[in-house]
Amino acid sequence: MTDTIRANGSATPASTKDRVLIFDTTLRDGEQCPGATMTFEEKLEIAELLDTMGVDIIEAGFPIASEGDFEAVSEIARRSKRSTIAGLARAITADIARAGEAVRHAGRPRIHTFVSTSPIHLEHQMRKTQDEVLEIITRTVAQARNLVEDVEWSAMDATRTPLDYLCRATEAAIRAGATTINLPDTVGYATPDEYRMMFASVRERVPNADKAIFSAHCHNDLGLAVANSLAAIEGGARQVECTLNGIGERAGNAALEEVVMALRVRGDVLPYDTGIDATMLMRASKTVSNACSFPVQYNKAIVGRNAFAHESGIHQDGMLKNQSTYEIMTPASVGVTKTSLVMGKHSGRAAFRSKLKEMGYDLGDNQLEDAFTRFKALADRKKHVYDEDIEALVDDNIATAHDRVKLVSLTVIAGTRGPQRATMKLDVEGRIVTEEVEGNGPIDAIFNAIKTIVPHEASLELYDVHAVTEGTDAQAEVTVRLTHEGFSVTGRGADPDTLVSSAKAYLVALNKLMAKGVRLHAQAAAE
Ligand SMILES: CC(=O)SCCNC(=O)CCNC(=O)[C@H](O)C(C)(C)COP(=O)(O)OP(=O)(O)OC[C@H]1O[C@@H](n2cnc3c(N)ncnc32)[C@H](O)[C@@H]1OP(=O)(O)O
Ligand SMILES: CC(C)C(=O)C(=O)O
Repeated sequence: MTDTIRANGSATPASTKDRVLIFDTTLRDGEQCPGATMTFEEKLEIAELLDTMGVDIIEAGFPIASEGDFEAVSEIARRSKRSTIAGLARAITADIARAGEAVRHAGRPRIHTFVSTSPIHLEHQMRKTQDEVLEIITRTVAQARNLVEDVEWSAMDATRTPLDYLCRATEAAIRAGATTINLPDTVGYATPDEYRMMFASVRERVPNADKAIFSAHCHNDLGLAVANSLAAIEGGARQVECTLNGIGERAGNAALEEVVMALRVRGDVLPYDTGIDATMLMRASKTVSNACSFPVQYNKAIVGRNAFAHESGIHQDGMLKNQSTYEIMTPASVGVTKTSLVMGKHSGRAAFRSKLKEMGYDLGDNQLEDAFTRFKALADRKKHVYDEDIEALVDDNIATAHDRVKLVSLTVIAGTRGPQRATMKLDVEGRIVTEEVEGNGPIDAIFNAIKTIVPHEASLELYDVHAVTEGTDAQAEVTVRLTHEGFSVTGRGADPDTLVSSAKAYLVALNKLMAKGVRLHAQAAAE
């Protein structure tokens, strides 16, 4: 039966694909990344999430490392429901005993023991010969196997180990009882082809290879961790070791969410299943990020905040027509609420119109065109254009559509050496009038200039400024209330320049007064 994977990432239910086990080491290798230490409670919370989302093996810690690690591994083992719980141990009797003690409470306990196999490590770190290490492997794997049925053995620095010796070490580990053989790219050195070939060769050359499951564990020093993990699967690995958000020693490990979604989305060329409920990925990523105070980079695949955000007009237009134009999986398939079309300088009319509709505005073609021009001008000056910015400029736009007095330009000289001076150019019903006026402060100068061009007796009841959006380039929204002859009107103006928004707000209020038929000198001036 052919199993299909749809582009939105959902697998057909009856799968006949090979199963790849997901071994999560967020709590062990992940915690090894500088600054990522997690508390006991945070580890329990993460382990519970991993168990619920279908992680096959949770490496809960390195029990000999500290009393805290031992306690965390023991408690996670006690609370585990479906997942196998692994504890890491060096090829040292005391480490293995401690790991065995910590995981024994689990329904499915595993001891994961490791030793170096590469010449560099043997010479400089272990200071042992190859034969001595072979003897250590046989002894320590057997010790672990006496404690638990499920023993994983890792050849630390496998990718810098001569193939012959790697095969001999693997054979010895399986003979001593290892049920999983992990061949890590400890220093992130391998390329995908090399890593795939290494698995294929070891599995072919080691006589008892079929007695163990082979596992990949990749570091990201060259940014190849996920690619190498997928290559390992093609070489015969059926367990992938990874971490949420790809955290881990140095540049980190293969990211669980990327491995899982690569297998899900590209099932056509990688026909393998995992047991992961991918809709929990976003939540799990956030939990880990919060626990270790490690922000997720914006453009991180799958769980970065831009992973389902589109800013450019052409992409947004495509997305509005059909999501498959620019998304290879749905946000829902990884637990992200929705795609976002971010309004910015690269956005086009299609997205702008859709955004306005979503915000409840129904503008005619001319108004829309006008608002779009102003939006582009704003987006050129401002890094983030929020909904509130758009709201402010559209309100401003609607209000000014029938204005009799319009702002043409404004220049203000302000600073410590007063008096402040405003040079204002207004379009008064088609007539351009310019005045340069002083004031007690820049706002006073601006309002005096308006009064000079459009004489009136309305009094200023309220002047209020607030930032509509965040940052030093935030839109300033100014509210002005004018009263005259019992009429009270409010005008709002928005602009990144507070002085310009003040002038706009005043003029909106003044135009409203005129629209109400209030007799101002302005009408006389304009006539
Ligand atoms: C590739 C990896 O991610 S491996 C896991 C790395 N993770 C960690 O190291 C985190 C936890 N580690 C620790 O808390 C400490 O390093 C401990 C408790 C394990 C050991 O602490 P110490 O006894 O003080 O040793 P220290 O860390 O200084 O040195 C490591 C020792 O282990 C030896 N060693 C390293 N790996 C192995 C191994 N797989 N099997 C046996 N011995 C090993 C080293 O040769 C060195 O031995 P030496 O002191 O005789 O030279
Ligand atoms: C302990 C082993 C699996 C490891 O973390 C590595 O080699 O990177």
